Amino acid sequence: MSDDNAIISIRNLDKTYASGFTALKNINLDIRRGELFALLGPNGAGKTTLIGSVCGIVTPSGGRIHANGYDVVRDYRAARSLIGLVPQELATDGFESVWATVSFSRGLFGKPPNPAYIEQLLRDLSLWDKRHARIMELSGGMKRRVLIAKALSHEPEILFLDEPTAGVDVDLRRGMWEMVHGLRKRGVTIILTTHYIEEAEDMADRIGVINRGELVLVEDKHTLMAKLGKKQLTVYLQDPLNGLPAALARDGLEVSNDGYALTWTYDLHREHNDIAGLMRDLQAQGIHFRDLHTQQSSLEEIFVELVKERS
Ligand SMILES: Nc1ncnc2c1ncn2[C@@H]1O[C@H](COP(=O)(O)OP(=O)(O)OP(=O)(O)O)[C@@H](O)[C@H]1O
Repeated sequence: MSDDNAIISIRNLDKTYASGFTALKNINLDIRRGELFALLGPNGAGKTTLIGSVCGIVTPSGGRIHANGYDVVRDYRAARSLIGLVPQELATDGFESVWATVSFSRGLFGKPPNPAYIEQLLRDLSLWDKRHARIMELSGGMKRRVLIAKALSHEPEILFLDEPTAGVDVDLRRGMWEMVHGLRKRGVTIILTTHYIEEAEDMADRIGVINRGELVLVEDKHTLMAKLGKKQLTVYLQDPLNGLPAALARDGLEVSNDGYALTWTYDLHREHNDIAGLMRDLQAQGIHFRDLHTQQSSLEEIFVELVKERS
């Protein structure tokens, strides 16, 4: 199925490494122009291999990838110039200054120098004061920001962020997400992998889940949470129950061990979550409650269930 609005289209992508290990199996995916797509998966699932394939770092064993119509293998330069990649690891010359490294990156993509743009980029990333510092003199968080500056140096339309906030402190994380929001507003398409699933829950338009080299799910975030999410209602009782009265019995309703709470777990997309009905039945049974609490499953819980089911 192809999406007319796709900026990246991946068809039947396979990757088997020289070791014989198959890291990607028949991946089909369209990334929509301007969206923020979060790619989730456990360690070793194939996220970095997938990103590397789109960016021309990993050579696919089979299948096709297009970025804005350019085949990423045959039209490598044209495709790559559209893409910024923030990798997990810093592999840059530690002796170079921040300014030189970032300006050089821009040149690598054949873009004419634009000192005003580089200055703004370094200012946005709070690196301006460090522009003359050598990379090796920077803190880990600053080095990360240099990676982002390099990835954005040639004004790409597509940005891949591979675990951008792993091992990064809270302030820097917040700063990074502000920057990501700013890029999105300017129409940059963003593909992100993260182990902090709450970040994907906050920011992503769509979620893809990859497990053991297979793309097991691609879904609009809200649809996913409504489809697979569960809601739990807890009713705290004034007096304990000795087991669940037959008149209250319904799917997913349980009494706590101490008898002081009833918990009702139901799927968000089902119709049977008739809370008013439960309240009426409680009243009819003369059961009084002192408090109510509802909780909805997070994307993290949904993700853990998904990956558990399939492994
Ligand atoms: N060059 C390589 N040769 C052989 N196997 C590799 C190579 N690179 C990666 N792999 C294997 O491919 C699988 C997918 O790795 P990949 O780095 O894509 O996973 P990931 O989802 O990004 O993991 P993480 O979340 O840990 O970064 C892993 O089992 C890994 O060991």
